[in-house]
Amino acid sequence: MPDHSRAPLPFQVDLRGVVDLLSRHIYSGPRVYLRELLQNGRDAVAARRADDPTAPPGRLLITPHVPPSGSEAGSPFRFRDDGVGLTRDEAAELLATVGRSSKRGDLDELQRGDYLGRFGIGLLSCFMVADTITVRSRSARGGPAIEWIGDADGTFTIRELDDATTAAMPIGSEVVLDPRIDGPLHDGSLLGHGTVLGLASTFGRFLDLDVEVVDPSAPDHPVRINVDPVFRTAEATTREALLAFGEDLLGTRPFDAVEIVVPGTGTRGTAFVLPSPPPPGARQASRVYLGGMLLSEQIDDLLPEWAFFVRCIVDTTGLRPTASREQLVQDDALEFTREAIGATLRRWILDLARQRPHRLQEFIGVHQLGIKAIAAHDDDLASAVVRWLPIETSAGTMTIDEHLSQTGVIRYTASRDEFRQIASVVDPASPIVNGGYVYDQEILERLPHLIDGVRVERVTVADELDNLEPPHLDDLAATTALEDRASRVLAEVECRVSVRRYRPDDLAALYVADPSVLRRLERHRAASVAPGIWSQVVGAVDSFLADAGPGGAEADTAARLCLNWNAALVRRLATLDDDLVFERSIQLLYVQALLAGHRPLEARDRRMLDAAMTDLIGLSVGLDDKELR
Ligand SMILES: Nc1ncnc2c1ncn2[C@@H]1O[C@H](COP(=O)(O)OP(=O)(O)OP(=O)(O)O)[C@@H](O)[C@H]1O
Repeated sequence: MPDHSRAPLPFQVDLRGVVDLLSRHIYSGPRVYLRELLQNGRDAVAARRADDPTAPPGRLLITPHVPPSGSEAGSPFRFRDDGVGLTRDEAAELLATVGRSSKRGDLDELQRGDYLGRFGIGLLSCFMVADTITVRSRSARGGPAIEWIGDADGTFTIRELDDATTAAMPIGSEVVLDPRIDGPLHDGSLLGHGTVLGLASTFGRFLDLDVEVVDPSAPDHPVRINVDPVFRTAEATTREALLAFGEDLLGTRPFDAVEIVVPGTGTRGTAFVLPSPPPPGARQASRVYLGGMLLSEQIDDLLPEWAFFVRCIVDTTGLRPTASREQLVQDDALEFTREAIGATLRRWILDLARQRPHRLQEFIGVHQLGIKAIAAHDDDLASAVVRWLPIETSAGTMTIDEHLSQTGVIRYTASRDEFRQIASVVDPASPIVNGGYVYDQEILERLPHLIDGVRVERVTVADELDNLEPPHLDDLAATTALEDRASRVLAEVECRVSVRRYRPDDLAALYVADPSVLRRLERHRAASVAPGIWSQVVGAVDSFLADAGPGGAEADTAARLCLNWNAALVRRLATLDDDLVFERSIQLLYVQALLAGHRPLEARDRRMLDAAMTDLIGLSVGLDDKELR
């Protein structure tokens, strides 16, 4: 026997619970009630015009709430549209069914793209500011006017109005709200004139129908809040008006304004190029309007990641909002739009390179990181802009073009650390480039494909310091003694001392910590003590060990202070009797070499620096050894 007692029952909806869910978890706050009303009014006008293209272009009239004062009675908030209106059946079905919408195409034949609403929850947002919602409406499709009253407790009433009242009512709907003044979210001022005017302007000033707000002090002269969306109609706008709009948006005059048109998703707008680099980690806040109505000022996924040099403002009909109506749904349409905007920005940069190279140079000066990020992956763009990109070289910062005018070979280090170590000893006739900044190495390595006749070579500390020659055999005794004596001074900081000859002559000391350079130092040392054929044998054995990898020739990998035997100061130190002066001078050379190599000073290095400076000052003012120690 079938069990008839198990016939399906409809879900019950606790309206207060739903409103609580909306206000706390979906909407950003009660102020969105006005956005939802604007949207319903605008959609109702669109629906009426879809039925009857000769219908009026549409007008939304908002009369803010006036609180009672003294003996004067107050008046409720009213929102009027001259849209399609609602019949009794439509009101009963659409207004009181949570999740029911006439705009998804499941209830009538109209195209979804014409409407902003779709979820069937918008009207409920009015319960965040009022306990009852009254809708009086006269349908353009005929029949008596109706009055629907919904209560926050989850009940509603509906009645048809008599013929005289119907005849006196214009086609369209009026929503009436009495402010709710109890509870944490409620404040009559949300429906008052100041707030209403501000909200209507924030959300609806670019809507394509008149939006008017009544000022209670001049009720017969409602204020029209619409503003021309200059950002959306770039070709019909003067450039000056567009830049002035951008200045208003950014708080500073934009560097340029780039027109955005993505017909596939009905998206139009402007990307304003920022006149200064955005703070690191700043979000890409785009402002997005949906059919002229503000969706959000903080959309962060409309632009490609690299496009942090613009602030975008667009109006769209083809991108879909999430239920909160404050974000965009991550779908193919959004990805398509993002790619199209990226292509537009690339084209703008390429045009700048072709038509206004000086302006491009200025732009790169401001946004070099953004440009390098694109150039690192994009050959077309890279070949257009690469010459103007700034690079750091051992002869100063310059553009790639300036550097190439001095040399056809670009020699670069892969890290900043290596660059700093090499820059002080490099031959000025053949400067090196610091490839250690973000994207620089990728861009430098692609230069031969981008510019004809350019060669690129990576250099390492080991290659550059290969010209560290051992002292002549005649000086061996003096330099070995100097090495031993100075190494004892630096034992406390675990640094050994080697003496070599290198350029420039006035550079007295170099700090070396690179293992491959340390190996070479060892090799030279062996070569200098083993003359003739033995030096070749030792060299061969050494390079064999070096090739053997870790643990091979790395018997001694302590950091090294490499003193320059070409420097007069170092030769003088080798003959110095005064132990205190010797000690302090070596210590200072050590710290100086650390600083020149941009190495951090550890606590023990700083202690050494303090003591050495104090003593050298003492010595120079005539204190003797005893007074100092
Ligand atoms: N001013 C109005 N004139 C005519 N019909 C209206 C009006 N306001 C609401 N409606 C009808 O009531 C339905 C429900 O409205 P509601 O605001 O709850 O949802 P929606 O606008 O469809 O979707 P969303 O939740 O995305 O705003 C609408 O689909 C529409 O058919």
